[in-house]
Amino acid sequence: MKRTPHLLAIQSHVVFGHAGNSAAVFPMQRVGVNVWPLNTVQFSNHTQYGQWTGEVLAPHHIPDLVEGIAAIGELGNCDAVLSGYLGSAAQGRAILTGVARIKSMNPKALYLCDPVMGHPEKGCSVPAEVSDFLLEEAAVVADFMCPNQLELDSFSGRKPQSLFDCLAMARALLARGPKAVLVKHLDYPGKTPDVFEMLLVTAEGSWHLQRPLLAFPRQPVGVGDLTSGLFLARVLLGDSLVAAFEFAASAVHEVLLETQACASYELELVRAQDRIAHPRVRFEATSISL
Ligand SMILES: Nc1ncnc2c1ncn2[C@@H]1O[C@H](COP(=O)(O)OP(=O)(O)O)[C@@H](O)[C@H]1O
Ligand SMILES: Cc1ncc(COP(=O)(O)O)c(C=O)c1O
Ligand SMILES: [Mg+2]
Repeated sequence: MKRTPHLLAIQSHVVFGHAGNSAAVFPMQRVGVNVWPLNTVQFSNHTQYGQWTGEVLAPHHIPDLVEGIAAIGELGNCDAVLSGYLGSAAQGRAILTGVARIKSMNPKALYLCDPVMGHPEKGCSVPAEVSDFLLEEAAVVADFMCPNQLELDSFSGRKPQSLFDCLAMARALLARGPKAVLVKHLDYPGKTPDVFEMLLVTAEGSWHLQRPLLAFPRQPVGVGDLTSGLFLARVLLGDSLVAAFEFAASAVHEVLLETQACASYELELVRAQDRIAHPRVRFEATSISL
């Protein structure tokens, strides 16, 4: 029997609704991965509501919890680490300490860094020390980076002029060390308005994917966290990087369709669970080059 992969997911938890681990853990479990959620914050709800209660985890708890798993002899079973929203650069460094410890026990373990920087127009952004940390320190260690367009712009220090420029920016990030860069959301001058576009860039090549852009009265939150979580889950389950990219895009689209049909602001993950596991429509990535 094939072993079920184990994944340590280090990101935020919300009591109500879906963002961070609260968006990614159940879908990753639903597709067949054992998830170890380590919650960097516990908030009542995601921050786009403009108000919340709760607490941020002190950075030293992260290596401490990792050591607790080592102490019961389970750390070597960790196949991958996923990190998302960081409250501070110190929290990011604590995650890298945990990643190094896991890689020392299991050199094949993978690290996916979702460099969450928020959307300034959604009222969410991170301190400059966090974006510097993500580019200077996390990108060097991460096996996979999954920025959206704003995060890619921040890494590049500029906005793209075209699709090929987005590709060049993603390749520049790849050159910092990751095996793959998945751009979860593209935006560039001349982009077709009703299409949602993504990119995957690896040492082997680059792939572009399109899916319909759905209309929402308020942009749903947690879509990025869901995308990176499902991508990593499918890689662990044995998909090629391109197949995992296509799967993540297709499953996320199913969730958005269900969410739209329910006129819900929060992602309808429970209702969409069978569609997550078996997306009805498969979007195919096409190879592109500069
Ligand atoms: N197919 C779609 N139709 C409409 N909006 C979408 C679609 N896919 C993603 N979005 C929204 O587009 C924005 C950008 O997505 P992305 O950058 O992947 O994620 P996030 O901002 O959640 O990290 C998000 O606000 C997300 O809710
Ligand atoms: C607590 C928390 N975690 C994570 C996120 C990131 O969500 P997204 O996947 O939309 O970038 C947000 C966004 O508001 C948030 O409030
Ligand atoms: Mg995001």
